[in-house]
Amino acid sequence: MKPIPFFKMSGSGNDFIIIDNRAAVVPEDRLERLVVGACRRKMSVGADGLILIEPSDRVDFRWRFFNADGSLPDMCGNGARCAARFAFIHGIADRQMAFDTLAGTIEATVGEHGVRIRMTDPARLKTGFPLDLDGRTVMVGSVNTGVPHVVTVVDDIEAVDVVRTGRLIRFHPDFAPDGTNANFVADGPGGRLLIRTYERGVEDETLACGTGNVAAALILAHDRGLASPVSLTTRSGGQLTVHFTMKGDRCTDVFLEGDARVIYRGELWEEAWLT
Ligand SMILES: N[C@H](CCC[C@H](N)C(=O)O)C(=O)O
Repeated sequence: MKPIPFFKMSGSGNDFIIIDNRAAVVPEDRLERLVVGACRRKMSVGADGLILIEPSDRVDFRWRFFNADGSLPDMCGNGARCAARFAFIHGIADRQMAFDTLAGTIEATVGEHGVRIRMTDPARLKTGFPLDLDGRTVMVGSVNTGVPHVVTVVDDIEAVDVVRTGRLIRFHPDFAPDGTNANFVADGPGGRLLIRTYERGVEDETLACGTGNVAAALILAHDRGLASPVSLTTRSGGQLTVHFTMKGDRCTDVFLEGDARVIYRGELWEEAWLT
């Protein structure tokens, strides 16, 4: 099988393998093996997710987004910024574009120093309810920003055991069967929020989670009456900005702004994912 060209890209430290699959270069019958194999750290390229760019007769392109474990979530905010810049670099779309995801159509604007995407309208925003975590009651909020998120506010972001507590939330029976992502937020300098995220489908802490940053911004804006935009600093030190209109529990015109960096361009050889 011919090696498959790809870009390795990063949105605030959330990293992705992106493949132009408009000519169907990826073997459909071994797709999950390719995703899981290529996303393995150390043994292969390593990534939090893999994105296939595919043709569309409606919008500039459609995508398939895979978590590192091969699961197929509806949306990925950091991945969407990277996919948009990938499409612009490859002449698949102009700076202003639209592409289809399982969560709906995403509009994107590729700037000189970052990408701005219009998120799908958030759903089921709920704040200030208790969650029993191993006998400990924690107050949380939840919202679907393309994928499900739970957000809890902590005093010290460094002190959080993101994997242990994140897993308790991720697999909590209240969010079965699909589970949820778990975000921990604290106040940072200059009115910024500090955020750490345990990501479903990566099953670990990631250095940033775009939809999680949006979830945290909306839940804290709702609880604290914060005005748009809300700025957040991710675990990598990356900066994300969330713009929104909020009326009661209804949020519209939600935009996520941040970086979309090309790390390198490569070729994926079969031995890098078949083993
Ligand atoms: N792992 C998430 C999808 C990717 C979300 C994240 N990488 C983002 O930037 O939004 C899930 O299965 O719900």
